Amino acid sequence: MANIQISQLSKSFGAHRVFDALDLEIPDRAYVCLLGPSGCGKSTLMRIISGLDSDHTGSIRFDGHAVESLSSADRDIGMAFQNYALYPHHTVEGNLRFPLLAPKQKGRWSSAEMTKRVHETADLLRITPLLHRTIDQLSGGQQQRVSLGRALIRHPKVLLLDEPVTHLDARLRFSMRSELKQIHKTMGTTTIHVTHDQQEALAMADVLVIMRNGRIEQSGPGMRIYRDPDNSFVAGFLGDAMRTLLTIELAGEGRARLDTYEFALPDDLASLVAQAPHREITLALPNTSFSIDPTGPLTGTVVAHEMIENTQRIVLKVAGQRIKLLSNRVERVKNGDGVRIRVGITDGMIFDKQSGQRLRA
Ligand SMILES: Nc1ncnc2c1ncn2[C@@H]1O[C@H](COP(=O)(O)OP(=O)(O)OP(=O)(O)O)[C@@H](O)[C@H]1O
Repeated sequence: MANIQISQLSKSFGAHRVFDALDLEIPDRAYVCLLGPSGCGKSTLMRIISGLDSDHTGSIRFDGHAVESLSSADRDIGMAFQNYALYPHHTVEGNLRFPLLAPKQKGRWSSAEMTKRVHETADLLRITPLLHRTIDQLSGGQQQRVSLGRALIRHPKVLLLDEPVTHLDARLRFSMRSELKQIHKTMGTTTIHVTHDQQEALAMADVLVIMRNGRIEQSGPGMRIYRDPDNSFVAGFLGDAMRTLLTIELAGEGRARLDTYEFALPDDLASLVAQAPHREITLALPNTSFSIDPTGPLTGTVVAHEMIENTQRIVLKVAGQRIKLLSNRVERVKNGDGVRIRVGITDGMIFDKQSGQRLRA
């Protein structure tokens, strides 16, 4: 197992700079999720760690040893990327055995040891009954497990998983996630898992790394980041389903304005706005802060609505901004309806609008 240290990493594709002096440390045995919007550099970072990309500057160390001069095969890593890359006409057993037969591995395992590894790995992933089937006779979920088995069979120091469960249906995705966590618990391999799914990252990561435009916006335990985001991007991206971010204007003396509605900020926020560098701030509120009320001070238009179990989710447009209301009470609304909205400002967080930085006590 290994800790991974990335220092001063820079990488460009032509004139497009993806990373500029990026630093990241991944602790030994951690399960790390890289989370960020499309194009932020997640897959490029995985390719660099794996050794598939060598056209960059900076240093990559596994347990303090520089690996830049090592090829992928010599880095002691297992990789499972989203297109599986299995041999479709070979059996599951043949695909699992393949990494043990690589030229660099010659003489490392006897035939009996290889067979033992294949069976241990198949047991771990619960694919033993499939060993003699060819890949093209398997479901997507089974193929994904074989792909994972192939990544694990050499007991690598580091496991790199790029969107490993993205293409599975919801039920399989859920069970594969817990299998992955169980395997990680059993083997303790330092694992880096790329995803753009917030719920998946929160459910799986010991360490969550949130990226945007080739930079790390925040890293640490997922729930801690969720509750205590450093900036408005992280607050919005990680809390998309649960939080609304609104631009409001400060009106002096602890008061603020949203459209025509002027209101007093609660004491905890009022004391913070004194240090706000600009008049515009971003206020983040739980989606449960909003309710439809004929006497409410704000006017909005229903843009979308749905029921999720016993909860109603209504998206409203208010003065060009979106409010995502969550309610246990079922409101009879349809798209395009004009409604009045009440806001309860509790558990709010505020951010400077321009820099996005959190204003803290
Ligand atoms: N081979 C390439 N040539 C040119 N630009 C590339 C190449 N590969 C990636 N890029 C660019 O580098 C940036 C980072 O891409 P990358 O694939 O790492 O993002 P990502 O976060 O993995 O995105 P996604 O979630 O969509 O897979 C993007 O702007 C992308 O367009």
